[in-house]
Parts: sequence; structure tokens; C-alpha cells
Amino acid sequence: MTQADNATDLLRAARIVPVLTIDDAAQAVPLARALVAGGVRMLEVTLRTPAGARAAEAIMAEVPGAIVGLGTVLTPGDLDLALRLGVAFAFSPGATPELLDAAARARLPFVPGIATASELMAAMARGFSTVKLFPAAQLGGIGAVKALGAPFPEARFCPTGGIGEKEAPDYLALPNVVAVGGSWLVPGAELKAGDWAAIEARARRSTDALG
Ligand SMILES: O=C(O)C(=O)C[C@H](O)[C@H](O)COP(=O)(O)O
Repeated sequence: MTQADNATDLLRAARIVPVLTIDDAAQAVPLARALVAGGVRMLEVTLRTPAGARAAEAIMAEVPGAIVGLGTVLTPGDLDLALRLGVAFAFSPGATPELLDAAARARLPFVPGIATASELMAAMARGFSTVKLFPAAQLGGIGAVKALGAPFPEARFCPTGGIGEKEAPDYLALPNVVAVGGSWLVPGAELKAGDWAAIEARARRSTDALG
């Protein structure tokens, strides 16, 4: 199985990938239900919080429409956790040689993070031509995607970092952008307040904006 068979297709179908940092696993299911109801199904649950893995498990068990993956996968050990949980995909904000080697062996759609041409080359050398460009806005935004795309026409990008509701459609209009990611879909205050209606409404607005 190659990355192109799976991660790229998942991203292309999703277009928008919310990056979820969940402190309280009890919030995971209502949060995921709100996003799915708003048309956002591919959910990256980060391992930034101790509740992350439990949150991912709960969503998988209880929200049938969700496609759940882990984010902030930094080590081969994190990748093992993703495999044990049985998630659908994994994202990393970067990529060490060890992580890329482990991911190339694992039968799991994996999207490594890159910020430079050399990092992209290291990922592509292991078969990962679809990458998370992180932190996209801080690296130059649309201009950075275009510039990196020129010498690497076969690369596909999921720009993430500093992207909001307003910018997402501009990135997605680029032919080498398969999806965009970000935390903008779930503002911390709304998550804290459990304002699922507001989260669902934003998700729907964001998907509707893509036509
Ligand atoms: O946690 C990870 O594994 C990451 O890769 C980083 C996140 O994707 C970005 O922090 C999201 O960026 P914002 O949308 O600007 O909040």
C-alpha cells in the first residue's frame, strides 16, 4: 500500500481537516457530532493533551460518520499507538528519519509535516508525496505553497497553521492543495462552553464555502 492510495484520497475527499486539542475526553463525542453534522468528517485528534487518545477512541466508538486520526504523532511510539487504537490516519507536524521509516513500514495513511524543500525531499524519498505544510501561514502562505510546488510538481499539500475560515478557500483553489487543516473550526472558548451549535454552524459555513 502506498501513501498515494490512501492518505491523499482521504484528504482530497475531506478538503478541511480540523485539528482538535481536547482536554476533557467527555467533550469528544458531542464535539465530533457537531462537526460531522456540519459536514466535516475527517478529524485530527492531537496527542498534545493526555486525553487525546481516549478522545479519539470515544469518537470512533460513538460517532459513526467520523473519520478519526491522530495528530501530533512525533515518534514511532506514537505511530504504534495510532495502530493500536485502529485510527484511520496519522499526522505529524514534522518528520524525523525514524518516524518516516516507521511510517513507511506501517499500514496506516500517514501525512508527515514539512517546512522546507529538503524536508519535502526526505519525505518523498520514502514515498510520502502528500505532506502537511506546517506552519503554512507563517512560512509565507499561498506564496510558500506555490514556490514549493514549482520544483516538486508531484507533491500535494495540506497547509496547516495560521489558516482561518476566510483563507481556507484560497488555499484550496491551488491545484496542488488537497486539503487544509487548522484549529479555527473549534475555537477554544466554544469548546469550553460546549457551544456545539456554534461549532456545527461554522463547520457548515466552511464546507458550504467550498461549493
Ligand atoms: O499539533 C500538531 O500536531 C500540529 O501539527 C500543529 C497544528 O496542526 C497547528 O498548531 C494548527 O495550527 P492553527 O490552525 O494555527 O492552530
